Amino acid sequence: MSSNQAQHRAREILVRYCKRLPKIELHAHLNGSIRDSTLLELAQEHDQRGTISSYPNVREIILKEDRSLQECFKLFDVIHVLTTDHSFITRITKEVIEDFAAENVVYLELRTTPKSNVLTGMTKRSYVEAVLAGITKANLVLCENHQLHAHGIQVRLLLSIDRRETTDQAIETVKLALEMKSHGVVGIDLSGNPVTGNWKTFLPALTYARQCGLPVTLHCGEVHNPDEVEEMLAFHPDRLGHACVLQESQWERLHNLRIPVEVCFTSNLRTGCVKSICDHHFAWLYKTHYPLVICTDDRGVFSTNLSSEYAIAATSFDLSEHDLFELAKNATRFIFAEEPLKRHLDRIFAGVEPNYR
Ligand SMILES: CNc1ncnc2c1ncn2[C@@H]1O[C@H](COP(=O)(O)O)[C@@H](O)[C@H]1O
Ligand SMILES: [Zn+2]
Repeated sequence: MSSNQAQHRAREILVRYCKRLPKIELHAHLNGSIRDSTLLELAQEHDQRGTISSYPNVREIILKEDRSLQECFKLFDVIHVLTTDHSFITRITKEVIEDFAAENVVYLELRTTPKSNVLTGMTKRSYVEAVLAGITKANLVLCENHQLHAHGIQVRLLLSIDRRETTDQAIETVKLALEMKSHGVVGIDLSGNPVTGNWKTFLPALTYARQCGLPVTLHCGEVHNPDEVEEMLAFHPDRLGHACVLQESQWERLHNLRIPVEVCFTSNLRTGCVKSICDHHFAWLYKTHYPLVICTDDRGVFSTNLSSEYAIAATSFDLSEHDLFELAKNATRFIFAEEPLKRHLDRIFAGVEPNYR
């Protein structure tokens, strides 16, 4: 066997191991996680109905491989035009859950921005209801087809505030999240184009969420913006997404705050938030035993999955299979869901631990 073949074989074994590993996904945007095949189908359907003007252009945008951060947001705008129907929202939710379940994700915290659209009669509430219908459908289909792995998949929802929104729209989202708590909504996320808007616009909504006991995660430090990072750290969210571009003093501060960080390798590399995998802050976080969780961000947009992200951690930072198991197991500490579910997940990991020593 040539050394190339041996490397290829080792990589295959690693990816298989990562796929088999029970995993926790805490940072996945619904509209960023759609299968390309589904997006193309939706684009064709819109083309036939005459609701999009240039199918070839849309197809080209969907299939483009490398994207800058700003190109990602252009793609999101296209995706959002394609997913304006309630039935499409339900369908993509179901498929995204099926895809995570197929790679042994045992707990998925899916996040999405509730949207309203006068043309399709969509309100923020009806949008969330369509997502919830997708979760119910996925559970039914997975059970019926016996496609679930031994442990099943538990899904909870975070409602996202987009940085383009107003204070009032953000408060509406938080109120909706509170009303939908008994339906599996467990927290609030602030996301959207990091060069758009001012995060302080959302401070009243985020503070309100916190006062009402809803955990908050913030997209932080995707671009150079030291003042914003400083203010976000002072807010002390329950988790931070990315946290790539921090100043020296802010790394020190973060180290003391111990706010769990959602790490998304492929997303950070593709969008240029991190120059190369060698420069990724995972190395420092991991070495200092900092609380972190490996996630996908947008598995559709970045053509990745959670198993591949674990494999990237192993090959880039020389982690053993057992290290990967520990990372997956520790992620249960950072979920926003209720305590009994946390204990259920702990039992899953305790049960399989002997196989991963
Ligand atoms: C690449 N890094 C990122 N940084 C910031 N926000 C991001 C993001 N990736 C996704 N989103 C946020 O998620 C939305 C798509 O899913 P939903 O329509 O909510 O389901 C995007 O419009 C953006 O607001
Ligand atoms: Zn994100």
